[in-house]
Parts: sequence; structure tokens; C-alpha cells
Amino acid sequence: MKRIGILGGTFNPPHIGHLIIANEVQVKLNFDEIWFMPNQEPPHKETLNGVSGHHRSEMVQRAIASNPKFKLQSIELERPGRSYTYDTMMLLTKKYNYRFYFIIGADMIEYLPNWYKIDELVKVVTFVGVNRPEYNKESDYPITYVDVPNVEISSLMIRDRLKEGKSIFYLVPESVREYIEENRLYET
Ligand SMILES: Nc1ncnc2c1ncn2[C@@H]1O[C@H](COP(=O)(O)OP(=O)(O)OP(=O)(O)O)[C@@H](O)[C@H]1O
Ligand SMILES: O=C(O)c1ccc[n+]([C@@H]2O[C@H](COP(=O)([O-])O)[C@@H](O)[C@H]2O)c1
Repeated sequence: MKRIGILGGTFNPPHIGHLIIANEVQVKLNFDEIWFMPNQEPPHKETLNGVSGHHRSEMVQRAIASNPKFKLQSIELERPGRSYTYDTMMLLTKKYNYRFYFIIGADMIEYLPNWYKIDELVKVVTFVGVNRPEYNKESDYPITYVDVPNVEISSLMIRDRLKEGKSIFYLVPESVREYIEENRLYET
């Protein structure tokens, strides 16, 4: 049976932290593929800074293009409203006979008790937790831990830099940096 790691995210924008953790998990757990899955509306964030799902998914596509193990999964963009992972995983497990693993950074591990239907969700997917600077990765939920290089980069840091007119070279793949520039994203 294929083993698929899913990296769900808002990807506003995608950055090298996302790519590094996904690659590290893929290699260490020997997953067949990693699916990058942009959400429509994140369950726990109030604003998307006016950047559409279309733009976020275009940026993800560019970011992952060079790795044949990385795929875009657009299922959450086809459903309006907040993207609850439980609802998505119900659809994906019905559609595919694969074993699914859901990758989360330590900030999301801390937030896990607040997830929609979390007690049912842990029966459907195995959570794979990775370290993230400043966050605690311990949890009462069953989590498989993978050590990754600490990357102190967030989408918020990139949005803030762009707002201030600062360079984001090397924090995102060059193709993503060009897309942001061409479409004048995050300028205000
Ligand atoms: N630098 C990082 N180290 C470890 N995990 C990360 C890192 N950046 C993102 N993640 C994880 O990737 C997933 C998607 O993250 P998301 O798209 O929200 O990026 P973000 O940088 O956390 O965004 P924002 O700054 O807007 O909150 C989450 O599970 C998050 O914990
Ligand atoms: O289902 C939930 O209640 C839930 C709560 C918080 C986050 N998530 C999902 O966790 C992933 C990481 O979230 P984010 O917003 O930090 O990118 C993304 O796929 C979210 O949709 C899901």
C-alpha cells in the first residue's frame, strides 16, 4: 500500500521551511509521495491578506516543481469555507486506498487539542510532528516525531519583509519570489 505524507498548509506564501521539512520526512520515513495541500480558508487564522487560493496554489506548484516525489493536492480548494482536516481526510480515505500521514510543525502540535474532531481524526491519520524553533513538540496525542534542521522562517516573516520593501532572496524558491514580484503580492 502506498504511504503518503500530507503537508497541509496555508502557504501564504510557501517558503523553504516547508520544503526542508517535507523532504526530511519523505526521506527519513521513506514515503512514496508528499502531497502539498493548500487550504481554502484556514480553520484558525482570520486573514489571508487578500491572497487567493489560486495564487497560493500557483506558488506551491512552482515551489515543488523540481522534486518528483512532491505533488499538489487541491481538494481543499474545491470546497468553500474553512478547511477542516477531518472532513478532508474523510474524502481522501474514501477516494484512495493509501495510508495517510499528516505532517505538522510544532506550533500545530501545540494547537492540536483545538482541532475539529481531533479524537476521531487521530484514528484516520498518523500525525508526523517536526520541530520548529520556539515551540514545544510534546503532546498527549499519538505523534511520530521526525527531527528536521531547525528553520526559523515563517510565511509571516516573508509577508512582513515584503511589506517593508526588504529582500526575500533565498527564503523562498526563486520561482516563488518571481511569482510574488510579477503579481505584486504582499505589498500592502
Ligand atoms: N519553519 C518551519 N519549521 C517547521 N514547521 C513549519 C515551518 N514553517 C511551517 N511549518 C509547518 O508547515 C505547515 C504549514 O504552515 P503554514 O503554511 O501555516 O506556514 P507558516 O510559516 O506557519 O505561516 P504563518 O507565518 O502565516 O503562520 C504547518 O504544520 C507548520 O507548522
Ligand atoms: O481541522 C482543524 O481543526 C485544523 C486546525 C488548524 C489547522 N489545520 C490544518 O493544519 C494545517 C496547517 O495549518 P496552517 O494554517 O498553519 O497552515 C492546514 O492543513 C490546516 O488546514 C486544521
